[in-house]
Amino acid sequence: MTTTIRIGTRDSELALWQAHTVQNHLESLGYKTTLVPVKSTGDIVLDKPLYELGITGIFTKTLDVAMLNGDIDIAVHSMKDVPTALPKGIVEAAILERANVQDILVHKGLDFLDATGTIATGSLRRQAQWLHRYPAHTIVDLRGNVNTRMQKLNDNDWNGAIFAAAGLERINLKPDNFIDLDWMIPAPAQGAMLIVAKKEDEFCLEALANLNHKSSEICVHIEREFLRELEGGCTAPIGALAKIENDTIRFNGALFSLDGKQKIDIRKEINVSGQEGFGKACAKEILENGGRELMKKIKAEIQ
Ligand SMILES: NCc1[nH]cc(CCC(=O)O)c1CC(=O)O
Repeated sequence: MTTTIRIGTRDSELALWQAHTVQNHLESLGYKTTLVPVKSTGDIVLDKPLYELGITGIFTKTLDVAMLNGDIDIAVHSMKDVPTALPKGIVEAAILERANVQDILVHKGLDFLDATGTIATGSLRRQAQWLHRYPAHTIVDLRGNVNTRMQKLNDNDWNGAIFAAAGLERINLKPDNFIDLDWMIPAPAQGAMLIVAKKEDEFCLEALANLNHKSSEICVHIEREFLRELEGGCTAPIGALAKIENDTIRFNGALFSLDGKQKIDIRKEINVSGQEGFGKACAKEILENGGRELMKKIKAEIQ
């Protein structure tokens, strides 16, 4: 094999760790690879909340362009940052075995929990779920990569900030004080890594097929189908988690109002053999349970 697979990645520590992981997998299979770090708009523009930038796929767009330009062969993404519709000509080539799916709170002491407090997050999903549980608290916006957010938490007098456990574990960041938020429904595909390639690139697609983890793929596809059916191209506070145990898929999904006051959720089980269209069916139930009106309200509030 003489072709070198050019792996495109963002240049944050987390993204580089993820790209290295893919690189190691491919090299151990005998493929030659090289890393191509690319700065993405999501890393550069930091003065506005993500949803205000009005672009979907802010973290992934630059890599999409690089791939379509022929500058890279494959790209490695945190799957939760990838829009549910991929650009024309780009396809999912592999989903790696999913890591820790949960969110955690990094804090400076928990006395504030039953009183008033200030929690930092840039995610509408985390904001809404936090306010649903702690209505007396205040949310402040927090943007940037994991290291930047951790630094800002230290530099400000906030009580805590919310992170994906997988992000901290991957870059080996072990905060002194944190708690698992096992009640918080993660983002669709949280903790999963997606590798994309060009639709006609048979060489790369064949190489990457070796890396795919089937049960992780089934779960994140259900979650993203749920998201796609609900949101219709708008960034809304939506959580979704599917887990497989033996042959049973357990799904928990929810849509929240931005202020956290309203929650429409669903818990459902299905056998793996019947999971075709399951995510969509769960979303339809939410929409029929008041979700359609709530989505309209959220869209009006965000735009
Ligand atoms: N939104 C940024 C982002 N994208 C992926 C991860 C971590 C890894 C993952 O959740 O898959 C993070 C950090 C975070 O949410 O705290």
